[in-house]
Amino acid sequence: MATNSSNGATKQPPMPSPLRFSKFFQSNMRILVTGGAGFIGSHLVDKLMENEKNEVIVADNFFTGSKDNLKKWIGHPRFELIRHDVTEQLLIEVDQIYHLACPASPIFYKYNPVKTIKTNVIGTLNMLGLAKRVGARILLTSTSEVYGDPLEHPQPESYWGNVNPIGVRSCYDEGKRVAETLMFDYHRQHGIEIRIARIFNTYGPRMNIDDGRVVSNFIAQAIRGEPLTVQVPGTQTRSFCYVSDMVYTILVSLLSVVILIQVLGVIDYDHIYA
Ligand SMILES: O=c1ccn([C@@H]2O[C@H](COP(=O)(O)OP(=O)(O)O[C@H]3OC[C@@H](O)[C@H](O)[C@H]3O)[C@@H](O)[C@H]2O)c(=O)[nH]1
Repeated sequence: MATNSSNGATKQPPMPSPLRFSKFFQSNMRILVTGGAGFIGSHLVDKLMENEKNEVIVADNFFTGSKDNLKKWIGHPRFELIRHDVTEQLLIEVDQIYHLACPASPIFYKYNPVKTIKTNVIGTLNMLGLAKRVGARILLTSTSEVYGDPLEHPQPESYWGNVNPIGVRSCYDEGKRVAETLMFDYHRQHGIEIRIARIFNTYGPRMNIDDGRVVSNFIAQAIRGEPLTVQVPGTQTRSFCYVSDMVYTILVSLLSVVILIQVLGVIDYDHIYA
């Protein structure tokens, strides 16, 4: 199930600069990727850079991301890397925004929970402010954690979740829920073109060995010949998604008319285009 963009918009987005339509103006698509030095972000950047019409700007504070993930693009004329924390304003001109910036592994987002919630709330407000100012379409990477400890299995996008507002994961769960609310309110109130991708547990190359998530932990433990640690109660289930499938779906989501989509392990591509 997915939410379609035909509902709810009360106002057209502001027009970009008239220079954008000038025949002398460069026609490249200028794309901002926040968190572009991270695990999923850097794979997304690789894909965007494959298109010669794209100019890619990455904003990252390198808390969990690394310049190493982007080293093949550093110095490329269509690529720019900015050390920037999204909790601060960013005044640039772009056509599209992929807003990924936020630590996603529980051990990292719980390390500084106040910073995590600021990143989700103030960071998303700043990116929406930017989208409004320049008329850019914006995609937020949300999370399966918006369902909290779900009482429905599997969860459709229409399920509202079962979330603890004061738990140790709340900085992330509730932070992303507020971020989603902000996205929809900017859409309804200001006509901003939004997309939300609810990302489930993703794995693949460039995952940090110390990431702490179950797939990387199990692989690292297996390589070291250590026992695999299954945390209590041991009956948890997850839907896993390989990073290239994830990136493909994020890219298609921004271009499609569907506002809200879950990115699970098994991707129904026909459904994305619905
Ligand atoms: O070594 C481990 C690590 C984790 N686990 C368990 O495996 C399950 C998965 O845990 P992970 O740490 O991989 O991460 P989660 O699935 O809870 O959340 C993750 O997936 C969804 C994303 O949107 C989130 O950003 C991300 O944190 C949990 O139930 C956890 O208790 C183990 O049993 N052993």
